[in-house]
Amino acid sequence: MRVTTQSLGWSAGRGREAVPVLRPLDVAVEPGRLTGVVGPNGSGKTTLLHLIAGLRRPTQGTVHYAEADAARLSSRRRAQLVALVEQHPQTTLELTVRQVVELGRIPHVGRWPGSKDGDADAVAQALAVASVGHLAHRKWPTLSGGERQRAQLARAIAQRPRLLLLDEPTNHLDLRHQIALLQTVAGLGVTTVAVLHDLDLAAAFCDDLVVLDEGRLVAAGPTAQVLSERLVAEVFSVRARVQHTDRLRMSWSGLVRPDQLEGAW
Ligand SMILES: Nc1ncnc2c1ncn2[C@@H]1O[C@H](COP(=O)(O)OP(=O)(O)OP(=O)(O)O)[C@@H](O)[C@H]1O
Repeated sequence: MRVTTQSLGWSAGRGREAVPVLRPLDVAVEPGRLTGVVGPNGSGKTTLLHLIAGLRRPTQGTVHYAEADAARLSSRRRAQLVALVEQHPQTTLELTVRQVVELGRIPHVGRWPGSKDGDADAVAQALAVASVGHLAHRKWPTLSGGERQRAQLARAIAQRPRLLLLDEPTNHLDLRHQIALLQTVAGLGVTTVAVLHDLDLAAAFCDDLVVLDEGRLVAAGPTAQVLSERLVAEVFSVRARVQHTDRLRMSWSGLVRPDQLEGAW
């Protein structure tokens, strides 16, 4: 599902007190591709993700899922189309992992007569794809941070969304699981937008990037075109090497002072 924003913006507070958090931006998320949203802390990444998810109402502009204005969809329809994995998934309930993953089927309950088998298949497949099948009977509070992260991804996969939104999905994960998770997500073929902090992982796995800085869109497009040494220096104040080898690689070597930016590229 293609997702577009038109002059989408959000400000905190109202009237004269309003503080712009996300300046109006137009982005297009292409169907079936993994789009990374990157930028320094506080640049507006989570705000953009929440606006796309419909969790936050834009103070200006619109979001379209394919041809449909997202603001006009019922919350049930939106839940059928969009799955969001939050940065700090919390639940105090004593649910098992399987029960958490089954929550992903709620938007579809009653859609098809006798859909129970389909639900069971979706849950089983999601547990396997997110590598949490062995944890299916474990109670949520007993899980580690990384196990919770993967279980939440399984819940989102079980939802069979047309748009998957992930806020720092590699948080808490060891390197093997970071790579495995992004490989899994990239292989789903579902339109996905993921907020990522690790530029090397973004370089390796994202088809496209959206780069934000201080609430502004700095660049958007195919990763190999967007991710340059100059961009990393200007947006992140980090000296980096970007290599186009078997895969796109980004490695950093130190910080860049503002006075070093001028004329460096
Ligand atoms: N409700 C709010 N009221 C005031 N300011 C807000 C509100 N929500 C977000 N902000 C501010 O907007 C900016 C962008 O926040 P956002 O969480 O979108 O950034 P981010 O890029 O996801 O940051 P991080 O990388 O630290 O997670 C931050 O400076 C934040 O403090």
